[in-house]
Amino acid sequence: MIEFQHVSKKYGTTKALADVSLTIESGTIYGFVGANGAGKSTAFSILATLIPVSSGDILVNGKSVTYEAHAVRAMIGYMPDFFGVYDQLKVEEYLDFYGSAYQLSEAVRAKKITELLSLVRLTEKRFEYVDDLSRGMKQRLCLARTLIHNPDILILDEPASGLDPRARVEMRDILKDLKRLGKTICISSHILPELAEICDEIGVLHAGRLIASGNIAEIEAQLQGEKWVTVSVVEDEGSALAFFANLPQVANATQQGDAISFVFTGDEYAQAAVLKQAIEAGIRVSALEVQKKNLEDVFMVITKEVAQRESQNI
Ligand SMILES: Nc1ncnc2c1ncn2[C@@H]1O[C@H](COP(=O)(O)OP(=O)(O)OP(=O)(O)O)[C@@H](O)[C@H]1O
Repeated sequence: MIEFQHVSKKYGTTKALADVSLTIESGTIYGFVGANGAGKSTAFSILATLIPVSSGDILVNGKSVTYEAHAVRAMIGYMPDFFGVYDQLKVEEYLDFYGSAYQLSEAVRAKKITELLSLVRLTEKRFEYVDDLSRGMKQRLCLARTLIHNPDILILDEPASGLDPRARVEMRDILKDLKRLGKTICISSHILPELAEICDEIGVLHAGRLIASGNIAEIEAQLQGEKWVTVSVVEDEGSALAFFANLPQVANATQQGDAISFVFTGDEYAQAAVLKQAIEAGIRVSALEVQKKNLEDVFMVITKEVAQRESQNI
């Protein structure tokens, strides 16, 4: 189990993480999602014991990243978002080098390399130069490297970034295999649907703060009552926007051309009542479109709302 306990991190005056608390259960896949600069890499670097917290702590199976870094390192495998591979080495030599760094015996290394290459679908590349691998293959080789000492916990910072769709699917399949092997996986991405498919839980980071966290099904269920509504009007869009924006069931009302869009909370009857009210108020509605929100929409809405509140200093 991984427990973030009020973790904050400052770089000078930049608050990269602000009071982040969350729990990741063993054997689950937890996804950190957030835009560029949200704090994902900072959270992972702290978890990987590479940089210190400013305050708070992270416990990995009860061990503190601050006070018991060695014990934590033995339990984790960390794949950074940018990594170098030693181009002049062959795939086998590359993994062998890391195995030696972990002081594995030659026999153990040989067995481990065979196992890992099979897991990351690179068996047939064993004797090729790392330099000759595609980006996706290099990414998978790096993943194999993080597994060489058989860690229980994997910290993967944007493992699918820069990969083409096929390579992304391969990476996803490998992560599912790793989960079946009982690994706990922390993964980050700025692409929410990519995480939604494989993660048991996700956390949305925005400007260093954890603004939503939980089981994907739960988060989706919370959204069931909410939908995107777009109302097209034939004239006086300004009054129409003001009318809808003032309704208690409406949030985030915006206007673009003749279309007023907003998030609506309520069932079909509530929708019908609002439409009737609008028409009675003299708004000339020409069309109405309703869309259920998906996770990607939620991510956009949550991060936009937080950004708006911050710019207004609320
Ligand atoms: N070494 C550093 N020195 C100063 N500021 C930093 C440093 N590393 C990160 N930051 C700042 O901290 C904030 C969080 O950065 P971080 O790299 O953790 O975000 P991220 O979510 O991983 O973004 P990305 O997806 O772009 O990697 C940003 O404002 C960033 O500019």
